[in-house]
Amino acid sequence: MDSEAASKAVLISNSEAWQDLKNHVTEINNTHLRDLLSDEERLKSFIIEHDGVVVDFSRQRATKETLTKLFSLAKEAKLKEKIDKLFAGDHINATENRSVLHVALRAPRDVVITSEGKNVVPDVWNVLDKIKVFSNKIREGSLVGATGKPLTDVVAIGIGGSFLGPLFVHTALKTEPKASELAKGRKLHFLANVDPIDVVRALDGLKQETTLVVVVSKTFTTAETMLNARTLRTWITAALGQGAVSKHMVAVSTNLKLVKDFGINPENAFTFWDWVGGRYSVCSAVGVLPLSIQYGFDTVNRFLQGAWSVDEHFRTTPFDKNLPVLLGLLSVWNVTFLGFPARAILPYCQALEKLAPHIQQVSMESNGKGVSIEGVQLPYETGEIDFGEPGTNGQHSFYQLIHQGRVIPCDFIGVIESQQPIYLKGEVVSNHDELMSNFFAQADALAYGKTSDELRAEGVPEKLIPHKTFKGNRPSVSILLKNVTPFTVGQLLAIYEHRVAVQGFLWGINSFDQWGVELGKVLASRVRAQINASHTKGKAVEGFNYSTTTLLTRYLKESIQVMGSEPDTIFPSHLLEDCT
Ligand SMILES: O=P(O)(O)OC[C@H]1O[C@H](O)[C@H](O)[C@@H](O)[C@@H]1O
Repeated sequence: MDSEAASKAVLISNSEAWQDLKNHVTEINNTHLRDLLSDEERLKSFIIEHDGVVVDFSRQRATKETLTKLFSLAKEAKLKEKIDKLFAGDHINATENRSVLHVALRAPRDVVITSEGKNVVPDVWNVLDKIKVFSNKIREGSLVGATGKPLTDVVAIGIGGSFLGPLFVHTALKTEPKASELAKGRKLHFLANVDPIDVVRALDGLKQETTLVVVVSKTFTTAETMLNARTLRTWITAALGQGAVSKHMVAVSTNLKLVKDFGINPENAFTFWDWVGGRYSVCSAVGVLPLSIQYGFDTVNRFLQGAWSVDEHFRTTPFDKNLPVLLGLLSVWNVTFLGFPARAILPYCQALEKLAPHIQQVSMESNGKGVSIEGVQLPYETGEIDFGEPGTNGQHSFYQLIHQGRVIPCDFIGVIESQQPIYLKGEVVSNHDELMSNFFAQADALAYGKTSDELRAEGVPEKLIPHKTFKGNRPSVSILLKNVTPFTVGQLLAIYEHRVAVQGFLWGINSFDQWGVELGKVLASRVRAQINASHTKGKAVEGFNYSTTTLLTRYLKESIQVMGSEPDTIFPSHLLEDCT
């Protein structure tokens, strides 16, 4: 951006609303959550519900006044207009000149959502209908492999957004009673890492003649995915011959030309569009194809409906009752104004164990930016450091730091009905109650803490009092779901997706590009070229700094001893045994 444009660009941090929030921080810093949690009037407006999802914001370090100030900031940031632009298909991904329309992926057939003047919903449904037909055929065994056997295993190859979302949803549905019944006799496997160890692990126990490989890549150029795709093509053809590719490999991509060039039958290609960002693509064929083969299309359609329920809520609900908006505003409050750069995602539900890794990409790739959407260097940090694990496991691992070390705002996610209830006669509570006791307890432990007076009253020795004191005043959000079903998984996904967008809209950044991942890819190409030149022509390492030259030379010297200087195909032989 030139200096004239830069001077015209008004950063949100120059606004009065921003300054007002900054001034408000001292007041909040002098308030303890113990006091905020005793203000009943405040509590009533801090628990919000939409379509069965209850979100409790009462343990946020915020008052009603804080919210009012955040709403003013939202106005200043033109949040409403930006949300409307998203749904209207405006090119809000300005650096790539694209619409951002993942909401169209879950829109009912009769809804109209346009990009460049064209209603995209019929295109979405054409692909969904094609997936329904295809997945039914695989599931009922009318579409079979090269030797006539049913395709009972699917290996989905993909990385980043072409992996994490589908893995999250698959993990969430695996033990859901109806979904698991529908998946009987089938297995879904993922291959993401280019590490050959991941290949061997993904193929463990699989036979080529009963395996369908789904290559998932928006661009169909991602180095890791394409090498894994070629590796699995070799695995298939070694057993079944070249002709088997068309029966054992299908693709999901926006780049149908490259899919064809790879040798996949274009009829077995399931497309999506450049207005679907990779990390927002689980509701496209990226997730819908493998998940429909595993669980049936109707199950996946309920997942889409759950997401759409939140999309509608997000688009139409006033901000003071709007779950993604409130969550997004409060995250900005925590990160930017209170100065808490991290956030822990803590589901008290094993089925949601892959929520944190998925949201890590959605959030950190979207909002980890250094300049405004106009290209102006930001005087404030954006994004947050997301991490998480299922709650009780985390309690025995990193919660110590959250209780007595740094302040890390937490998302506690609890579920009322377990997918798999267990109760042992004679036990005080059911196994799920035991889990949920922790969900309720942790949020209060963080908020209230424990004072030295309380410890003294319990007779704790004086020298241990500093060690056993909990200052409390540590913020969290509690999200309570009725159950974990395809529908509620869709709701949860959309809540997080829109929350991330709200944060980006407030910070004034482009949450929908990811230029920061490019540099590493370019440098990897140089290293790849060097390794090849050294292996095949004996070329010495050159053009790198001292550090890289030293380690790369060491690596090449020893790896050439393993592979030879003109390597032939190497494939773990046990993967090729007994394959037909
Ligand atoms: O789906 P693909 O084109 O293979 O891309 C896979 C991933 O590649 C890159 O690393 C991007 O940063 C991710 O956003 C993307 O999800």
